[in-house]
Amino acid sequence: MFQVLAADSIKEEGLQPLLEQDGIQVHIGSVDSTSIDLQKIDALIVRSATKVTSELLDRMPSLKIVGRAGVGVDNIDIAEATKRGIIIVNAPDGNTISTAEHTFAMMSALMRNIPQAHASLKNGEWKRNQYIGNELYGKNLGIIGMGRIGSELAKRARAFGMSVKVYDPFLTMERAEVLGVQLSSFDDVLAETDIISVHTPLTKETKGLLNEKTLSQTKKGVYLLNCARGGIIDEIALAHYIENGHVAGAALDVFEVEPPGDHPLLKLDSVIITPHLGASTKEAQLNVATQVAREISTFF
Ligand SMILES: NC(=O)c1ccc[n+]([C@@H]2O[C@H](COP(=O)([O-])OP(=O)(O)OC[C@H]3O[C@@H](n4cnc5c(N)ncnc54)[C@H](O)[C@@H]3O)[C@@H](O)[C@H]2O)c1
Ligand SMILES: O=C(O)CC[C@@H](O)C(=O)O
Repeated sequence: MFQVLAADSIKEEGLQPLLEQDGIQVHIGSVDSTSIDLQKIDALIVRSATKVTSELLDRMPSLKIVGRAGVGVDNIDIAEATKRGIIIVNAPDGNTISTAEHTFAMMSALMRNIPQAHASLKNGEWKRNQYIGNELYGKNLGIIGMGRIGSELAKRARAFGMSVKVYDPFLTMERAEVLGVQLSSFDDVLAETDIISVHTPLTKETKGLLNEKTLSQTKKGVYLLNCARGGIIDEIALAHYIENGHVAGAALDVFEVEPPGDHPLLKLDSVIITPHLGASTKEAQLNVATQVAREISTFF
């Protein structure tokens, strides 16, 4: 029997392609479940919580395939898995719309102080003057990483009357024209936009892309968004630029360490946060679970 472990609260409905196939047994649980014999697991499905490290791979000698129910594979030691002949598959587009919508919601909430005003009113206050915001209309949005999510964000921003400048070394001029965005250099996006949103994967090249030096090149009063991966914006540098008033505010869905614990950014009023919810919709979770389940059933 081919044994599959679905970890990280994978949406069970999406596992249908595996559940309906003879010869496959699906376990719902985690790599720490005492009732599951990791030694016998042939396929592992994860979201972002489980870290597929060489230590975990050591505990799973039968493992042949890892399915990442989502886009980012930075929680999987790909080099180590490849060395052991283990295949990695992901679900690249199942959560694109949800994450772009979440980013747009965070941008709107950030510009209109919605979380702060909500908390204040719930606290019995009525501070209309304290929560004067900014329109999105007419603002210049900078997008770093113009793949699936960046592109969907750009479409929504344009519909709201924003202009969009993008930096992506792999984006062609033709594609930028189709999307109605201005293809720019990294330095131009930093210097000329009012709001910057990062949508790259986390790699050696993108870790700390926005750091002490590059943040100093942004406009005074810039707003920053990270609904991609913790660490693309250096958290210590970001806290520093918010505290000194250069950065007006930030919206973060992701953190270098999740959960972030007692973190300096969480104490700043102009930082709004969600606990890695970009892909957390019923639709996206069904899509990504179904996509990886299909990949694994094909492999089987
Ligand atoms: N918050 C969430 O829940 C959530 C959900 C989905 C994805 N994500 C994250 O968002 C990331 C992007 O997802 P996607 O589906 O748009 O991926 P994608 O691969 O379609 O797009 C990434 C883009 O980044 C570009 N890029 C790579 N290196 C770059 C660099 N150094 N500078 C500028 N651009 C660079 C690529 O050319 C590509 O166009 C994922 O890797 C994942 O980490 C987060
Ligand atoms: O599983 C999740 O909810 C997060 C997914 C997201 O980080 C991704 O990279 O697709």
